[in-house]
Amino acid sequence: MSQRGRFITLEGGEGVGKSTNLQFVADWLRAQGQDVISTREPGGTSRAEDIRHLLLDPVPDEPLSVDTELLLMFAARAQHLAEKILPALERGTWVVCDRFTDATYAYQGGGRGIAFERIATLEHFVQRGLQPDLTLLLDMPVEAASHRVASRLSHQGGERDRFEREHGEFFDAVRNAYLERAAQAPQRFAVINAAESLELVQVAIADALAKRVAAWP
Ligand SMILES: Nc1ncnc2c1ncn2[C@@H]1O[C@H](COP(=O)(O)OP(=O)(O)OP(=O)(O)O)[C@@H](O)[C@H]1O
Ligand SMILES: Cc1cn([C@H]2C[C@H](O)[C@@H](COP(=O)(O)O)O2)c(=O)[nH]c1=O
Repeated sequence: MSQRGRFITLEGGEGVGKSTNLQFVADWLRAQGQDVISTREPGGTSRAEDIRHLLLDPVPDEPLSVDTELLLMFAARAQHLAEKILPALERGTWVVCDRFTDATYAYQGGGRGIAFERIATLEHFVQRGLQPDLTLLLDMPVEAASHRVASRLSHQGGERDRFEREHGEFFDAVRNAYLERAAQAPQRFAVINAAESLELVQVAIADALAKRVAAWP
């Protein structure tokens, strides 16, 4: 697959600061002269955002099966790749994405208990070898991150989505799966201590970007 732009993802559990830092990463890259778009998963295109709604909407008396959840994640991803991510990379634009397939391994694998091999089958089918060039994993203890989510909800309003209604054990399993993936691919991942102040988190992100981006041809 020809790929001229670079693909950078932000990952981590709920409330660790991915959305807050997405713009920071995009701006840092623009300051280096790159053409950049930022996007998110599930979602990023009109049809994929429709699928996001199906995934996040809490309908308590109509549970989503774990396989349906997994397939919808990849359906949204297939649309996002075809319509937005691949065309951008092919024209030389860098793509910064709030969550991608590591989230599937963490949430549907670690959290829901789906075998990683089954996820890998769909990953190969949908992505045909495409992997992020760099993944910034924002990591912090689940309990502290849940306070941030609660504070955000109390200030901005809104209801907890279907995932935000999960329990602490689910999010511990998500965090462990993320850390396991980072340990397995240290050349792709940079693990950032997200429990620090925003200023220190952004120093660490800028440092990781400077080191990794400078090493790319
Ligand atoms: N380093 C930080 N220190 C303190 N508060 C922070 C920090 N980073 C982000 N926040 C705040 O924590 C809350 C959650 O941040 P944000 O929405 O960016 O997280 P997120 O990882 O995108 O969450 P979600 O996965 O739920 O969408 C926000 O209110 C944000 O302002
Ligand atoms: C890509 C992806 C996402 N999820 C979950 C993780 C979050 O709870 C929501 C997305 O909402 P947020 O605003 O980014 O927090 O979806 C998932 O379970 N699997 C995935 O592949």
